[in-house]
Amino acid sequence: MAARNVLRATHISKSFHDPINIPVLKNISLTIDQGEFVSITGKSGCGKSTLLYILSTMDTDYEGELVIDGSVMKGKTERELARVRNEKIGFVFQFHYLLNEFTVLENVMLPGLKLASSSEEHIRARAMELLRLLDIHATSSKKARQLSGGEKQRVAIARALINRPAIILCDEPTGNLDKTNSESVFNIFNQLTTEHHQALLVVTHDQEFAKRTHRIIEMEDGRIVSSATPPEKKSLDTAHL
Ligand SMILES: Nc1ncnc2c1ncn2[C@@H]1O[C@H](COP(=O)(O)OP(=O)(O)OP(=O)(O)O)[C@@H](O)[C@H]1O
Repeated sequence: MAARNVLRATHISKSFHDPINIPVLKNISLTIDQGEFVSITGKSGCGKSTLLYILSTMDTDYEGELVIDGSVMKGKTERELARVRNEKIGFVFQFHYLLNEFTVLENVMLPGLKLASSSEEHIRARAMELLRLLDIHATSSKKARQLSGGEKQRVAIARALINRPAIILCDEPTGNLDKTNSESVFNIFNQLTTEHHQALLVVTHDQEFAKRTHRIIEMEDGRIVSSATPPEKKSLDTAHL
């Protein structure tokens, strides 16, 4: 059975007018399937963050089409897009944007409480389940400001997962972390994609990280120049056939 397509971007182009017209994204097309773990790499300034901003629906000033979980984004109001972001997309950014004076549990529950469909008890139970999955349940009643960088990142991942998003978008998720914590984030992402069929798109400068994802999309000067399974990953996959 073919995997479900959770994100489809077709012919995305964008220019900044600063003050002259500067094309930054040039005819980008990509799809992400359920359970796929995809990285986007490329030199500084090639357009990765600009693309992620569009895919996250926060920037609506572009040409082309964006479809998230079967729904076309063009023409939606800001209110409708905010709803898409809360229900369909999980965000993990380099600076965690946790609420420092709230507890870990409250931070993870917060996006869930914005949904009318679940009771608070249900959201609390799911938040605790996620904290256990990420092995940080012991910190649940600590204030976010009391955590280490690695712990904060795991809380940010739990928060991104609370509403069972169709896709998680990550900007440099290991950018601030040491080797041990980066490895732990990689393992969590790998488990989420392989065991829980979560779709994940990660912008990263970390080549070692990218090489172990299912597919690397390489950008150069606003274009996708390759989109392929890394050789390391291919040999790992066939090793246990
Ligand atoms: N608001 C803006 N106005 C004008 N140009 C911009 C604006 N934002 C980004 N750019 C330009 O667009 C290009 C792509 O920027 P972007 O931040 O997407 O690159 P990136 O690949 O994410 O870089 P990095 O790896 O350094 O984060 C760069 O040349 C940048 O200078």
